[in-house]
Amino acid sequence: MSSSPTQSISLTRYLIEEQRAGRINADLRLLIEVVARACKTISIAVGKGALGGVLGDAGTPGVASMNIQGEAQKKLDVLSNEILLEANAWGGHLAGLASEEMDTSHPIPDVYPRGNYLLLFDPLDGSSNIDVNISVGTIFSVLRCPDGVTNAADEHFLQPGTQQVCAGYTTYGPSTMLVLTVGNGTHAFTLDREVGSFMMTTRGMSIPEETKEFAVNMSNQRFWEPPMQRYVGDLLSGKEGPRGKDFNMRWVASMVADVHRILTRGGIFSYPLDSKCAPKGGKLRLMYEANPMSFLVEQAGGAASTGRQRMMEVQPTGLHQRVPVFIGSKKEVEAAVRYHAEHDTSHSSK
Ligand SMILES: O=P(O)(O)OC[C@H]1O[C@](O)(COP(=O)(O)O)[C@@H](O)[C@@H]1O
Ligand SMILES: [Mg+2]
Ligand SMILES: [Mg+2]
Repeated sequence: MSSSPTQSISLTRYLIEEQRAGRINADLRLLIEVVARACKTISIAVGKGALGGVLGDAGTPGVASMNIQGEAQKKLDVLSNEILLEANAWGGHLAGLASEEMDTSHPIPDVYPRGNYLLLFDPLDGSSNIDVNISVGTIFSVLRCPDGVTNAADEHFLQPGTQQVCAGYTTYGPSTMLVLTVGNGTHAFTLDREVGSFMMTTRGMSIPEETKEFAVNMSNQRFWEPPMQRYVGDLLSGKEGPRGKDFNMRWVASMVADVHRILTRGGIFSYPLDSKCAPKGGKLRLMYEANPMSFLVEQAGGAASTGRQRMMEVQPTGLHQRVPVFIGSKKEVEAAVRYHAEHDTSHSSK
């Protein structure tokens, strides 16, 4: 196989280039390398499936182990969380970390040197797909620890997405891929299992502004707000309808897989507010799902919104805060936002 120039670039070499260019420092480079190595370990566990005894629910038979989200944890949720914790706790590049699977943020023990970064992660995304061998992933976001703070606590993580210095995800699918941004475009790396290295396979991912593909869990339709009903109704009306073109639908139910498809060929992914999840503010989490995906998508020329506000400008109020999500091709996200604005304007006067 002739290796194109891109493929000869390993993740390590790419990070050294970014450091030489002054866009990242040694601590952030180390942090990314440590997270990438942890994801390789998770990839091996995921790849083993039933042979590795990692499928199924955590907890004991009949007694599910629940996380702060009120969701039953899968064995791989717990194992992936442990792998990321163990890999990062001693590194000297962090002041604290937080995870979907942990109630509160995890301070770095006094015995270890501390760094200036805060790491947030969804250790295993797409948990409902684990036992059925469909792509799952890990999502992560990096923030700076506020100056003068040595013992990071939950409130120090509550920074808007615009403050992220790095974001990424790995997908554990037919191949294991790492998609990363440090604020200089979004790039994809594929794990070369023989060598054990992530090799760059796409430099500068670019999302087409227009799309004919949408992803949403249609089974929630009757619970959606009116603007969302109208927006999707018009998509489904196709070229005979106000949008004047036919749209196709996809829904993997693993955010990493749906967003990876969009970063690769365009589309829009949405998990809107519905009357079921409204009391919680939405289904997906701002800090370790929506914000990192928004940074990656915006760096690839796409857009991300709550439907009413640019995602990365949302001021967080809680570590596990949930938000409505519209993310993907710029013009299509703008269209979804327009439907919400038109509704809110016409209803505000009433
Ligand atoms: O089950 P639904 O309603 O289709 O929701 C699927 C969504 O839930 C998630 O699985 C939530 O993430 P976790 O698996 O990390 O809890 C997303 O990956 C996915 O987009
Ligand atoms: Mg998730
Ligand atoms: Mg998860």
